[in-house]
Amino acid sequence: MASKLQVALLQMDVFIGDVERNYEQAAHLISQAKQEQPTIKVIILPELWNTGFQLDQIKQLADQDGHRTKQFLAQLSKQHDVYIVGGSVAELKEDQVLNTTYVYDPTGAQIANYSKVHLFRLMNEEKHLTPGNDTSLFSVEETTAGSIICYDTRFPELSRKLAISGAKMMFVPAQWPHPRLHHWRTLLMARAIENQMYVIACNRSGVSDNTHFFGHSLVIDPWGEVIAEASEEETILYAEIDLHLVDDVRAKIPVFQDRRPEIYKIEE
Ligand SMILES: NC(=O)CCC(=O)C(=O)O
Repeated sequence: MASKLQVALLQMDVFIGDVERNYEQAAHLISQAKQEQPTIKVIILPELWNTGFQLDQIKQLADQDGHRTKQFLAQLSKQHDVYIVGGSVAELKEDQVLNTTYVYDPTGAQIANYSKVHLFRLMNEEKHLTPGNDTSLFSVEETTAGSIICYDTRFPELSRKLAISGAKMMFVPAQWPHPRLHHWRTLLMARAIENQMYVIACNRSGVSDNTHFFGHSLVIDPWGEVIAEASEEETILYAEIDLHLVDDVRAKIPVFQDRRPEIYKIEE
């Protein structure tokens, strides 16, 4: 099992409602990443990269059963011999729209899907989208990984569940805007420190409807150190993660052995 993994975070600008342009740009950035860093093993995209937050037209714009996105990710992951954590897309399922991540492996096979569990009222998600009800784990080069989406980061129980279920790295596609850069950095660092795992968080850049998305995609190690951080612009952020560090940190401070869930289990 390789302990080192090269990752690329595609911090793309998302053109609200312009689905064609967004697929083109995603394909372009995936090829660019592989060209610039041929050893890349994992690529991650941001949240709702197909449509942006064009929620008033989301039913017309969403990808029916994810067909187009699944074909797109299957083809590109195989062509470039990479895992792709496909950010998230608006997925039309029967009459409902979900905010869904698909994960593909280098053979072009789908290995996970996850729909955002916590909908973000400040951006009216709950009026237009349906929440998911499950968590999701998958394997990257024999290491267990999990993924959540953006606002889910504010709910530490979700990341904790992934860590307890074996995740050593967690992917976080996002569309997180100003003025909450401090929340973004602090919450992601906390999730990495408390769960002693890598956090690989890909935000979008650009402006939609007067909302300024600040980028600052992050790769944080299990000790809570930021090992890579992007600027505000559209860019590709590269990092190398060393999975041995997860075991080292967990051995040094054995948080998972020391937990006392019977004391703080919350009955609601
Ligand atoms: N797209 C989102 O879930 C945004 C979450 C966010 O901005 C926050 O402050 O939380």
